[in-house]
Amino acid sequence: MDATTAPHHIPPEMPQYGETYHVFELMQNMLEQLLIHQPKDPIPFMISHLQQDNDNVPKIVILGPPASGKTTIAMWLCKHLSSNLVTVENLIAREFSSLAEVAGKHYQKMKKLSSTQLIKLIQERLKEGDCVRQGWILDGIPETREQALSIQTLGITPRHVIVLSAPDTVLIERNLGKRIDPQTREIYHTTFDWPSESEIQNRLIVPGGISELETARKLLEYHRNIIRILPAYPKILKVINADQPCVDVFYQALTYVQTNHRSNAPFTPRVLLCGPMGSGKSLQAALLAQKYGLVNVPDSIIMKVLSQRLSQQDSIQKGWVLHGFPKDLDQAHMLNSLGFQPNRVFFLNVPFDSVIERLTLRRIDPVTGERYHLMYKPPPTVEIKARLLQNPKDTEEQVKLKMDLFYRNSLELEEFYEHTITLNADQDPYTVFEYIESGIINPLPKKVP
Ligand SMILES: Nc1ncnc2c1ncn2[C@@H]1O[C@H](COP(=O)(O)OP(=O)(O)OP(=O)(O)O)[C@@H](O)[C@H]1O
Ligand SMILES: Nc1nc2c(ncn2[C@@H]2O[C@H](COP(=O)(O)OP(=O)(O)O)[C@@H](O)[C@H]2O)c(=O)[nH]1
Repeated sequence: MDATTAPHHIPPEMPQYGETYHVFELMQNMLEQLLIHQPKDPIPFMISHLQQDNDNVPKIVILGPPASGKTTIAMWLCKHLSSNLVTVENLIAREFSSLAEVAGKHYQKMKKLSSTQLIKLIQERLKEGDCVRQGWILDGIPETREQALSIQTLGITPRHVIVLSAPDTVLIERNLGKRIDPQTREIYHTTFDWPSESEIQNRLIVPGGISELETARKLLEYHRNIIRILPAYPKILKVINADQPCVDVFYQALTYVQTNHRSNAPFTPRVLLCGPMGSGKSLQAALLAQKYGLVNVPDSIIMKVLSQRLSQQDSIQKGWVLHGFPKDLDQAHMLNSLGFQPNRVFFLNVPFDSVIERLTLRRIDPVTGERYHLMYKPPPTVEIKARLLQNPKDTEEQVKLKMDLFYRNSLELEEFYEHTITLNADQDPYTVFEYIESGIINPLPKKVP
């Protein structure tokens, strides 16, 4: 095949670079903003967008019925993420904003803002430096579907939307105990969240609008609107049960906002399956290769051949699954030095006894070459059973030797690879496969500090 007809050689570093620097997501976010804002001159717009570098700052919307804990959770998230809380109250209280001044007067009279006023205030606020640099958390905004769509049209797109949910009866009861610190605007509760300092206790005030009747009215309005708002956020929504302790709600919310959504960036899996012999690496590798067309790279291939195999077009375009190699830190370093970084590393955990059971009962029929397992796949006839042979490496003594070696090396391997996923491989192969599949398809979770 001459050079003109040879398939284009994609160097392995190319897709790895794209993944490492999230190039696809970077371009996708910039294109989204370009199409929304349609600047007369796209070049300076793109330069300033890229210089802002704020694709990954918090952009969170927290919705929920009255007394569900939106403001409580939003405040805690803001503190933890050093981001900016945006509520109707603090929007109209902003100084040096004529918009806020006019809206504040309107709010005093009508006890609520028009959608136009609210959207303009949000647009003005989210353009301010602190929101650009540190992100924002909208508390109870948008209130209607129209507001949700108007905000999106302005290019204000949240990355995570949390919807708190709890039975109306719980919320009506809960709201009665709501108290506010007029100095810090912190929220407390007579039963669930009472301040320890007596100085704060003494200055707490009972906020307006928390009577049973008023909460019931707000609940009716919320239920009418929320079912029309949710379809505006199809893939970035998480409903959290708010009828549980605040701290539990908070940690579920924090974990969610720290996960990356599956982006539609082209993703080439480079999978490494680690585990003791008999943990199912070969079987899982075969299933992954079969379902996703990954190149199945058994551990018998040595480094040189391995390097050639992982550099071939199918490995680069389809990805690969490596199992049983690297077995130790030196081999892991060698693999890295050749420029092959796995982007998913799984450790298949199986109790020692299960490994012994899986391996020492394996047999092979010397006549047909068929593989049997005295427990899971017994030979069909006494005659075949009589002639079965056991591989010398499957004797209990050999297996124990290899297990010791594996456990000695696996800790170093787990430390070597930054994100490893450990799973219980002592169950049926297809359940194990589903765990591995989901670990490959979903973005790796960020570690909660
Ligand atoms: N998970 C929870 N369990 C018990 N009490 C809670 C919980 N979350 C919040 N609270 C208490 O319920 C009351 C209402 O909380 P918060 O003001 O945060 O709710 P909200 O959704 O912002 O309400 P609203 O929309 O009416 O402003 C407060 O007294 C708060 O301390
Ligand atoms: N019960 C069970 N047996 C498995 C599983 N995966 C593999 N096995 C069996 O365990 C033995 C070793 O599997 P293999 O994939 O070769 O393990 P490896 O040494 O880690 O590559 C084989 O007899 C498999 O049929 C599993 O998930 N569950």
